[in-house]
Amino acid sequence: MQNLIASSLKYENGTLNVLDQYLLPHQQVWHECHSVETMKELIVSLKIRGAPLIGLGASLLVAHLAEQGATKAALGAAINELEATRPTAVNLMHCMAALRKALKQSDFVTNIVATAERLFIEDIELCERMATRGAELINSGDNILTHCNTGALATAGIGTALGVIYKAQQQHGNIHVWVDETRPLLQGGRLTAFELERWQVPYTLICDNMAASLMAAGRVDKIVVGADRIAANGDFANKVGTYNLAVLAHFHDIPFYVVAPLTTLDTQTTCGSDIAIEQRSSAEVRGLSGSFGTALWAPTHANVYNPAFDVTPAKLVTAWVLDTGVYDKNDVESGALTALK
Ligand SMILES: CSC[C@H]1O[C@H](OP(=O)(O)O)[C@H](O)[C@@H]1O
Repeated sequence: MQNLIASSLKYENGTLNVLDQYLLPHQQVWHECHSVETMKELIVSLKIRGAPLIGLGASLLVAHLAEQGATKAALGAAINELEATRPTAVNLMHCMAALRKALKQSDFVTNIVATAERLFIEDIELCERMATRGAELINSGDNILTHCNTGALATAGIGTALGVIYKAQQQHGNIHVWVDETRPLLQGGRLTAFELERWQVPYTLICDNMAASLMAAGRVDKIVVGADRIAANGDFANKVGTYNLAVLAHFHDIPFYVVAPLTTLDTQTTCGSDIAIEQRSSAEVRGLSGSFGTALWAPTHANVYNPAFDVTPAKLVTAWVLDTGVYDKNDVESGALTALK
């Protein structure tokens, strides 16, 4: 397999490495990964995260195992186990389905490697196309609010929603970003802030509960978020807290854009209520530990509700920005969106 390098995932000279996103921004630790068990742990613990990146990391591992001589049965089992690690993001299922198809070929090793390479390289190109299309929606001087992390750390390219922001900043030079810290795992405060500093994009970090008053004060011009799965009717799942923003945006008449590759559109899922929402551990809400130290704030045995995602109905979305184009509610209702698949 050829060398493939992204911000938080790299395959170089036969070695697969994953940047530990749980330890960012204060520690940059790469984990070597050559087994299904290791990749499963990296995915479940969100050391590797982001809908597109999870699928790419799993794909590179399967291709590596194939080149190492794993049997068809072992590769099939690896695909199944990796696919089951996180149920909401459809990109993982898309990648594993492509590998299953390659596995059926007689020269399955060659096909699996070629598929993993194609998926990785395609993602870089998809990010560029989404960013270019989405940046056309951004005006000079816009204050954009974003949630979670949807940048280069979560993809093989420049990102989905954050890629739009990068491209808009390149074009206008005077974009400002409100960054939702994104409880409980702080993907915004830790990862998006880290990325925007690297790209020298002006930003202000806020707690998630501060977005409403900013909108009421007229200080948010647009909201741009990513997606983990878009249903056939345009409803979509994204990091928990996204629905809050969509409702607030609707109330305050603020444009609300979702940015994702076409592969995130799952026409087999009829509507948002059919999307499986990953439930995560209570410990994440009770307190955190990592490179940022340990802070346990809730009672040890507090009951916790910790869905990783929530669902935003299509009626609250201004436009869906895909690598294939920008689509509005009319496109969704007319079937133009699902006709793309
Ligand atoms: C381009 S990443 C899309 C999506 O993935 C993130 O979830 P997680 O951090 O749990 O992997 C978040 O929902 C992003 O919007």
